[in-house]
Amino acid sequence: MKAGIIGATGYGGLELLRFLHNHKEVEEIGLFTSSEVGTQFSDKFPHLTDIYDQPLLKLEDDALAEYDVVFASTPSGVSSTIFPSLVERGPKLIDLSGDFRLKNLASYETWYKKTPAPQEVVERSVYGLTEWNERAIEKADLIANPGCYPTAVLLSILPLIKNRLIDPSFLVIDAKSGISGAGNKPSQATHFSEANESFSIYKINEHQHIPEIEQAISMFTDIETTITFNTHLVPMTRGILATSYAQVTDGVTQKQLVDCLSETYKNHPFVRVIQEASAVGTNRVKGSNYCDIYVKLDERTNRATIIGVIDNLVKGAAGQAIQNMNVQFGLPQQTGLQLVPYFI
Ligand SMILES: NC(=O)C1=CN([C@@H]2O[C@H](COP(=O)(O)OP(=O)(O)OC[C@H]3O[C@@H](n4cnc5c(N)ncnc54)[C@H](OP(=O)(O)O)[C@@H]3O)[C@@H](O)[C@H]2O)C=CC1
Ligand SMILES: CC(=O)N[C@@H](CCC(=O)OP(=O)(O)O)C(=O)O
Repeated sequence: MKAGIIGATGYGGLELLRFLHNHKEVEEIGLFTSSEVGTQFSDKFPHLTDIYDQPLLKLEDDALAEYDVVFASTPSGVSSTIFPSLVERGPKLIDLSGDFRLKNLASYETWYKKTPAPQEVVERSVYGLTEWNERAIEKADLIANPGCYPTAVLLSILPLIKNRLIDPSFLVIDAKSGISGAGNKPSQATHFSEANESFSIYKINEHQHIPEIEQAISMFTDIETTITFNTHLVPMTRGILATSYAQVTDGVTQKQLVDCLSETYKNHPFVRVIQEASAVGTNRVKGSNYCDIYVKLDERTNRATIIGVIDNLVKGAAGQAIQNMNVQFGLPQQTGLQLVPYFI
């Protein structure tokens, strides 16, 4: 299989390369750039010396059309201009940005402040939350890979909403991310001396993942709701820990909450239901495609604390994208993704 990566020089692109390199069905990887055509990849990234000495390729439809699968790991507003002309030309397309996730184009414009992709292309895209949309992903030629925060949040709360164990009308979600979530372009907020030894909140009540989470709750549970969702920057490189708080349906027990999660994911290799709070943490999933989830009922308030933990660059981006590629090509989901977490 031949795989092309648009945005190969970015953090998501580098992570795609790391996993595709170990994928037994992928024999060729094309690395595309918009800004550094001809630069030898290993000159830019010396850790890849003797491994990827090939030159970066120019972004052209005819060149991209030669691949079996093309990933776009580019800022929002880019794949919406590249994928529409490729969608009929053969390669399976997987977008890691938000350009094809929101079915309502006005909503995309409001939250991303960019021009949306053409309606007909957005309509044929399939939301790639693998554990919840496998049948549609199998047939999809264009995947909208979920956002990093939505992946951690949705995998942990969807089973409890769908089974009516929690009240979806008042969901409060508090999420924290490592700095690689912001990509490889430095900004004031990600400057070492300002991010290190600090913990800050950003995009208060304005995060672009709010409509994505609300849309997915509706898509997978048929329940319309609005959420309160906020995001924080943590001085670490990788990882997301998302904590959701919800009122539990009267009479529901801790055992029912845990059983619901365990039953939902019993055949899904990358979601682990964690039993001990002390085992919940970003270093337990770092570098791997796992999403760890944990739930604890507070019997005093009858509220549940529900936690989802991922590596933003893996299950939140490149890993889930390759998991979706595996489903599209009829391969076992774990192919190329069986790396254990770094832990330290
Ligand atoms: N970082 C994360 O944890 C996650 C990121 N995402 C999303 O995935 C996408 C990629 O993220 P990330 O890798 O962090 O971003 P980066 O900023 O690290 O990299 C993006 C890459 O896109 C390329 N690019 C920039 N502008 C253009 C353009 N106009 N045309 C073509 N290519 C362009 C650049 O490469 P070059 O200059 O070589 O073309 C750049 O290296 C984003 O949409 C992000 O929101 C999703 C989930 C998690
Ligand atoms: C830490 C950090 O800045 N994270 C980014 C995640 C961006 C992302 O993955 O969002 P889209 O794919 O929807 O563009 C953010 O919160 O915007």
